[in-house]
Parts: sequence; structure tokens; C-alpha cells
Amino acid sequence: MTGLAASVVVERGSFILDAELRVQPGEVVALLGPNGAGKSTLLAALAGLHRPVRGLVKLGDTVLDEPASGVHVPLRDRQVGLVVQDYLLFPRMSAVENVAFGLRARGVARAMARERAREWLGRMDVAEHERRPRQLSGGQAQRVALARALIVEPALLLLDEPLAALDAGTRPRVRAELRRHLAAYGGCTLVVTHDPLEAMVLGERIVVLENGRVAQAGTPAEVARHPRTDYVARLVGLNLLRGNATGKAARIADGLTVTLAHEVHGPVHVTFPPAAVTLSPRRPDGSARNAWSGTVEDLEVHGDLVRVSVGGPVPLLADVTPLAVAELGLAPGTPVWASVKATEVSAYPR
Ligand SMILES: Nc1ncnc2c1ncn2[C@@H]1O[C@H](COP(=O)(O)OP(=O)(O)OP(=O)(O)O)[C@@H](O)[C@H]1O
Repeated sequence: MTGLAASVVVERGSFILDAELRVQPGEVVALLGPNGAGKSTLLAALAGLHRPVRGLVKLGDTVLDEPASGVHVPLRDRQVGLVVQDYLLFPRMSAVENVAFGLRARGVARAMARERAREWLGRMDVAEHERRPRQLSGGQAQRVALARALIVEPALLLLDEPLAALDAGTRPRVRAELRRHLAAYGGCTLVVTHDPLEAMVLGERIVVLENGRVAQAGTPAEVARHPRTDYVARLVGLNLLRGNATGKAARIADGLTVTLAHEVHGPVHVTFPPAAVTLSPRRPDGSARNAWSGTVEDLEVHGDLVRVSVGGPVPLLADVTPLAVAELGLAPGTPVWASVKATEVSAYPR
């Protein structure tokens, strides 16, 4: 089996999704992106709910969509399990009947299907087996929907924010159970999320969608270490600058350079963590330090530290202690020097 190979252009009013995606059999890909990026649209297209205007969607050897030749396989004929935010449970069936439904449709005997469904509900931590969907909480209904999709082991599993309705208490447990199940599952899985932690925990690979296009893709470690867009940099908590490098210096703005610890050449992304930034009232000494003048724009408590937004020719975030805030008298409008050691800066080709 060759997994999922999709290249789709979908139009929704003025919004255009134009994305390419591959998921290997057994692989879990997390689709991450800001609100309105087109994640749900892509999932719905793969499920057969939106018809692409151009492109090709193949699952294994089966063509699911090919607008050029008029091929469009509807959802019910796709080997696809879909879990969306509004659940779509059958309202007149109990939780256990909902979960057993897919097995029954495949000819599994009623008693056996119900037994398997009960096992699945147990794994998903749902005790209310005989309740109808409207008697379940949002979180319970979401777990029933997950069990219902997982039990039939479809070739492609599409999960749209599968843990969004769960409260903070149950979420880690269900996330761990889902992760365990997906690790042992031979089909392709695509999980939509806008929670970076969920993407990192569930996804072996992360695809970042922004404005209807794939902005970045890679393993969680690659994405976290080498963000390529401002959205990703913010998510993983790094400062991101763009520049042109010639050896151990990268020019980032008019007349401003960043000193690097390693040689690179050409267009680069330059990153450093906010905790590596030191703020001081005067230009610091030391040639290994990059120093830029700026103005404090905003302060926000961030765990034990204070995250300071510094504006100026090199906008950046700095994490400093509350003591430093007091000693430096930091407030919006305070002029400061921000400095970073070359060894704390990472630069990689754009
Ligand atoms: N029925 C519709 N008609 C026209 N445009 C729509 C419709 N539904 C959504 N859109 C637009 O499509 C774009 C993508 O929406 P989509 O729901 O796929 O994004 P998303 O990444 O899933 O966002 P979120 O994280 O907020 O769910 C948005 O800009 C939205 O305004």
C-alpha cells in the first residue's frame, strides 16, 4: 500500500486551499495551523465532503478524486474514518450502538460487535454505554465518536481537533490512549489541531498550513528547532529573523547584522530563544554579543519570568526575571539594549 497522496485545490468563496500532502501507511501526520488556515477544509476534502476543483487524491491504488477526469468518490464509499468537531453521532442509537455500527455494517454479529464496542468505550474512558448522544457531555460524545472511528480501522483516519471538547482532566489520558492506538494502527492518520503540544505528542510528522498553503513540514523536532514562519516561531517560543549570511555574520536589516557562532552563506533564518536575550540600559561590552537598541512595547507574565516585547529595528521577545524588570524599571516606552550571545543564535538556510 502506498498510503495517501493528495494534491488538492478547493475553493470556498474567496478562500482557496492549494495543498499537497502525503501520509505513509502507519504514519500519523499532525496538521497544524492558525484559525482559518484551511485545516478543516483540507480534511473535509479528503473525506469527500468538498470536491476539489483541481488535483488528485489517491488512497493506496484507489483514486478518490480527480476533477480532470470527473472522478469523485463520496464519503460513504471511501475507506475513511472521520471524526469532526460536531461529532455526527447517530442520535437515536445508544453510545454502544454508535460504536458497534461500523462493525455491524461489515457483517460482524451483533453480540460480538457490541462486545468490541464496549471494549473500545472502556479504552476511551466512557462508562455511559447505554446513553443516547444528547444525554452525553460534549467530551463524552467526542470520545464515543473517536471509538466509533477507530474500531473499524479504516485505511485513512481523519481526526479534526479530536480532543478539543475534553476538559483538562481527561485530555492527557485520552491523548495517551489515542497515541497508543495510533502507534499500533496500520492506516494513515491525519490529525488536525491548533495545539502545538498535541501536534508534537501525536504527530510523527507535522504539516503546517497557513493561508491555505503548506508553510512548513517536518518532524516535530525539525519544526521546533527550525521554524520557517512567524506563526511557527511563536508556537515554539523562538525569536525568528530573516537575513543574508556571509560566513559568521548575517545581515538582517539596514546596516544591522547578527554575529553567528558557525559559518553559513546565503539567505537564512536566524533564531534564538527569548531566555537567551539580556536587556540592559546601555550598550553591553563584548564582541561575541549581538546588541540592538529598541523600546519596550509590552510586558507579560510568562511562568516564573516576564516576557518583554521589544520593538525597534530588530523586534524580539526577551524573557527576564521580575527582579530585572524592577531593577531596569521596564515599562512600555522604556529604551533598552537587547543582546544575545552568538553561541545562542541558530542560523539555517531559508
Ligand atoms: N461555508 C463557507 N463558505 C465560504 N468560506 C468558508 C466557509 N467555511 C469556511 N470558509 C473559509 O474557509 C477558510 C478556511 O476555513 P477552515 O475552517 O478550513 O479553517 P481551519 O484552519 O480549520 O480553521 P479553525 O482552526 O478556525 O477551525 C476560512 O477563511 C473561512 O473563512
